[in-house]
Amino acid sequence: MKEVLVLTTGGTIASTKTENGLAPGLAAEVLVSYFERRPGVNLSVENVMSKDSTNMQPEDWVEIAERIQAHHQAYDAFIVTHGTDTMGYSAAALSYLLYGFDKPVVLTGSQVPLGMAETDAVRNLHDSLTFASQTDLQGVYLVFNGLVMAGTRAVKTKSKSYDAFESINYPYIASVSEGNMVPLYQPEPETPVLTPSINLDTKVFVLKAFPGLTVDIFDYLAANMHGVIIESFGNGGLPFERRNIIPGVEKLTAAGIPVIITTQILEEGQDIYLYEVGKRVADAGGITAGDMNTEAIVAKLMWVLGQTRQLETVRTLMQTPIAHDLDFV
Ligand SMILES: NC(=O)C[C@H](N)C(=O)O
Repeated sequence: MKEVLVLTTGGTIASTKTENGLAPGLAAEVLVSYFERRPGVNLSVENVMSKDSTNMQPEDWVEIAERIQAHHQAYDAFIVTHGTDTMGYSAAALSYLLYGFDKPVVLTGSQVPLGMAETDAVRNLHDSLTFASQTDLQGVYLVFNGLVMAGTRAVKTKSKSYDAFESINYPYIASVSEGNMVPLYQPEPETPVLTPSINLDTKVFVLKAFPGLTVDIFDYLAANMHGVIIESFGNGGLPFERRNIIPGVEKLTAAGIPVIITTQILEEGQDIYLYEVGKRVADAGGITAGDMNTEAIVAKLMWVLGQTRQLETVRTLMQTPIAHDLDFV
């Protein structure tokens, strides 16, 4: 018998209409009643929290991870029902917080609440159960609209459609439909580089570059943050003419604050040395994040900084593939 634990956290999947708009309110026992019973699978349910995922913050990721760890022995697989708006962040965060976890953890949610006509929730529940109970894989995955994605690679790319999530810069792990799973990609094995840790340092900031950005914001960042992520242009470039941003990167680096450089472009990652506008960023100390997505970088940087603030170690860890988050830097 496969023992599967469903942990509910809120989201549209558990939402009902209120006078203030949709809000999570469905009891965990009601939510779990929508799963179809499968021979050889025993479902249990626990409510962890009842939040629109917009209200989810790093402390919530830790709470979910601790709940899963507390039940590690008793269950073969875990399904976490979750709001979609920040599910990509939570999936990445759980991938790090549960580093080395030897059972599958599957996040899912929906675009339309359970119980409403046209809901995608029932399908996503069934598919997540199919994957959770049939896969031999370990670690964190996101199941949505018939596709299984690595937890560190799933990004919400649509606000309304059923196919709301895409696996960015990484193959889909499997497709799932009507109780059947078709494996599509076997993730390459990773050698563990760290001992598992559940500490997060939340003093992290994401700065999106735009034409007209001025460098003075870096004074605030240097005084208040332990790590900064810059969503640069294209292949990793930042302006060095007129409103020159390079001294900002130098200032943070000199203060021992890691500056992680990612790109605003969703697909194909970056190549920071390709252009002068990127090479100057790297020379100033910018740490390239290759083809990682921002959701994963935010969670990974908090997790890495929770273990060390030593700049060179942070650089090495950020550029080390963990939970399939990175193919190149
Ligand atoms: N589809 C959803 O779940 C959206 C909702 N606002 C949430 O993230 O909780």
